[in-house]
Amino acid sequence: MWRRVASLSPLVSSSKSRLLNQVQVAYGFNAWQMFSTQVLNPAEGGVSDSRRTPFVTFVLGGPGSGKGTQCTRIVETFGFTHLSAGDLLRREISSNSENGSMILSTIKEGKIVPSVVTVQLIQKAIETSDSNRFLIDGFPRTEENRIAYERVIGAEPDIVLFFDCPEEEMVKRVLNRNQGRIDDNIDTVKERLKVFAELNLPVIKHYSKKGKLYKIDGTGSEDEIFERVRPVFAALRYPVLL
Ligand SMILES: Nc1ncnc2c1ncn2[C@@H]1O[C@H](COP(=O)(O)OP(=O)(O)O)[C@@H](O)[C@H]1O
Ligand SMILES: Nc1ccn([C@H]2C[C@H](O)[C@@H](COP(=O)(O)OP(=O)(O)O)O2)c(=O)n1
Ligand SMILES: [Mg+2]
Repeated sequence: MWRRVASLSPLVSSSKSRLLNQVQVAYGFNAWQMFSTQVLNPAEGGVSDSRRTPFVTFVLGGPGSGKGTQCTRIVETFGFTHLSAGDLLRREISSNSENGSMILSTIKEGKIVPSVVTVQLIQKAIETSDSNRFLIDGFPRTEENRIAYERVIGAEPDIVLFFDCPEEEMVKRVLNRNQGRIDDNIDTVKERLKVFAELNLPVIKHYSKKGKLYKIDGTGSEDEIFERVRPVFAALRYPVLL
């Protein structure tokens, strides 16, 4: 199903995209699927599915487990496009969008922004990118996030990385992060850790059951951790860039 979505995205105008989203809301099914099967038959001159199918990796782990740091390394070595859910949400706050103040207060409290907002930002980022391999960092953080993504995008991730790190180490890293983030303080971190254990671990368990999870020991130096990550991507086959 993802193949069709991926093939379609670069070919539709944003007005068509909006129309499809409206159809989806109105009829409760994935309109991308309906449209793409109509227009993207390679035999009729559409773009070959296999060449445009994006490879999607979800990157999960508690706050401070090293997701962003390792994503940067994966981008450098394997040419992925990094989409950080947290960065997309912070950009919404900075751009004074209509959801900005709600996102700000949610992040400040260490809670999770409603899925409809986050999934839409991720969808837009994927659709406006030419890339065919994505790291989606810090998403999905809840089962609700996961289900909303799968419904809207119409596909599951190819693989999921989970950086496993002791709480004590995560707290230390977050409090030393020094990026001026409003949520990098001890009270918010405690709440984020609670939310991680209650809401994100079930997502990790879900992908483990599906055989998609790569659990990486998130302790040690950045280099040591990357040497645990490298073989995951080195062994994979993903689509050739067009
Ligand atoms: N292996 C590591 N050892 C020590 N500090 C690290 C390590 N990996 C990342 N950091 C630092 O810890 C902080 C949190 O890392 P980050 O990649 O932002 O984690 P996350 O995205 O999971 O919250 C950053 O300041 C980063 O530079
Ligand atoms: N899927 C997501 C991702 C992030 N958020 C919010 C709540 C998170 O505590 C903040 C910060 O996320 P971010 O991934 O940047 O945080 P860490 O890198 O794990 O420290 O954003 C969300 O509500 N939903
Ligand atoms: Mg991060």
